[in-house]
Amino acid sequence: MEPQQNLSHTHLFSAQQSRQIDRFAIQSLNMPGILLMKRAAWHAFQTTQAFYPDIRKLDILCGTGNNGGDGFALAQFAQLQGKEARIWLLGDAQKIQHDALTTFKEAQALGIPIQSISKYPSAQTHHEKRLIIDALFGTGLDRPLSAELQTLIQAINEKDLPVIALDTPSGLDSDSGRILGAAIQAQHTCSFITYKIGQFTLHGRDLCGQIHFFDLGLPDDAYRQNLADSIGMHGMRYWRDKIPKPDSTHHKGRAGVDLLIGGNSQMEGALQIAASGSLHCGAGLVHIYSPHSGYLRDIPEIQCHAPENSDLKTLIAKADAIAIGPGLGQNDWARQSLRELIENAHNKTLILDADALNLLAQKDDSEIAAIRKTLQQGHNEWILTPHPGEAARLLNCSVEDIQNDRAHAIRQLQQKYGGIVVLKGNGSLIFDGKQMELCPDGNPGMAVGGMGDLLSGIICALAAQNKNPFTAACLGVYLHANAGDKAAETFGLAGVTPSRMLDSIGKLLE
Ligand SMILES: NC(=O)C1=CN([C@@H]2O[C@H](COP(=O)(O)OP(=O)(O)OC[C@H]3O[C@@H](n4cnc5c(N)ncnc54)[C@H](OP(=O)(O)O)[C@@H]3O)[C@@H](O)[C@H]2O)[C@@H](O)CC1
Ligand SMILES: Nc1ncnc2c1ncn2[C@@H]1O[C@H](COP(=O)(O)OP(=O)(O)O)[C@@H](O)[C@H]1O
Ligand SMILES: [K+]
Repeated sequence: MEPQQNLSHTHLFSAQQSRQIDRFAIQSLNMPGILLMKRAAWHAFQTTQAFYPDIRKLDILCGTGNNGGDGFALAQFAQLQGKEARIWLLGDAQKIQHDALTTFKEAQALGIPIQSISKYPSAQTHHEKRLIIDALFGTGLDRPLSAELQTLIQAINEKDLPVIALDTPSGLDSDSGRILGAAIQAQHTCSFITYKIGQFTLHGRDLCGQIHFFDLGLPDDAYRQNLADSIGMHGMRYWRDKIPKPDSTHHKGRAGVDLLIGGNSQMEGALQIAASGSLHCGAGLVHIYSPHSGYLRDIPEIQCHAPENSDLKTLIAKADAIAIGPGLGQNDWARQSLRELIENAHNKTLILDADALNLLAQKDDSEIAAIRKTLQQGHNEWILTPHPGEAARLLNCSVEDIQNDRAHAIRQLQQKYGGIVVLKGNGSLIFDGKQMELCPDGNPGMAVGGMGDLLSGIICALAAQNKNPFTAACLGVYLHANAGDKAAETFGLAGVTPSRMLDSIGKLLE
């Protein structure tokens, strides 16, 4: 995904921020709320025509808030274009107010049938195909759905009719991507004014289907005040353009020296994948430090060092960036290597992954504080790359706690451990204590052994070549996810493997 570079297209906002942006546009920029609602409905109607031009009958399921208001307005556009629109109302019509009341009354005046959703046929009784418009709840959904509403939503999902959700699928928490009891499964979602965080994390991507974004004409000024706590989604090109391109004076010393530590017994493959990732990402020199490095002599580009004949301190001194973790294990050698790295690194970027994170998770608060101090005194930066399981160990909580609010979890991780945190998974997040970025790319085919090792190697190579570790982490995550998407295109989801992604990484960097 390569969004355009205006603020609305490159940031994700919470439900509360979305409301503040709406309010700012209406109150400070004098954009009438009703105009925004009509624009939203018009774009959504155009979306119905773009994807389902032949469906004549629209079932528009509306709540009593402004999301329902969008639905009442869409019903009018549909009716005026000769479609058969029916409104199915959830809740008491007396509750409808303001702009939604205006569009409700207009729909009534046009003679559009409005019935209670309790009368909505539970089974498909019509032969002619119908399109469902989900305008039950948008950003105003603020609590779990009752058992009755959950049953209703499940029944809608079981109809097997195409669904276009307005703003966000009803039942999806716009902030976290959680399902609040039950949620509409949409094929398309028309997101208005803001991209919502929950659309790109946890269940959001699956429930939204294809997302179509409409800023409704709001200028950048409407978003600026809410940027502080927003999440960036700048796309791969943005981060790639931040790194200098190699020119003809390029030489291997300038392309960065990587050191990768790991590859303990039975886990040599992990370090091999990480090293291949570094090599394919333009690393000038890749050194590995592993107790079983003999197997890597097959890859002539990699310089292998074993503990019995190499001094780790010397290797650390030569490297620009050092990744520790792929296949590291947790034995004495692993612990000793992590300790030596922390004590001897100066002006380096360290990437901690896998068992290096598990070892870190075993430390108490005072030990963590001491490590952070040592790293700081040595002018080092570290990048921690946990998957949700490792993140749970680092925060001493459950994986569910992490996944239920990933943005909150990454803030807690960064606060506890400092540096830059990459919280991997669907909608990987990158946070340095100030800026947060979400990468919407990648696919479930990437949930395969070795994928995280590849990412460590990629980030290590980029960090060795760049002064800015946050850029290295963001670009690394995007490159990795896009290489995964390319592999999925060629080989199918089941055919995605780290080795099959290597060849596209270099191309994606150009
Ligand atoms: N100018 C603008 O502002 C624009 C806004 N736009 C649109 O407005 C949407 C936001 O509208 P909104 O704030 O009115 O909230 P909305 O999503 O309709 O939900 C509120 C309703 O849901 C109800 N409710 C909540 N949770 C519930 C639960 N668990 N179970 C049951 N009921 C529950 C709640 O009821 P109550 O809490 O009062 O009982 C209330 O009735 C936004 O997503 C976008 O589509 C666009 O038109 C662009 C311009
Ligand atoms: N469903 C998904 N969508 C997008 N990316 C995914 C998905 N599942 C896994 N990934 C990515 O694949 C990588 C898996 O890393 P990790 O769990 O550490 O793997 P391993 O430990 O097997 O090397 C992460 O970068 C993660 O973001
Ligand atoms: K909705």
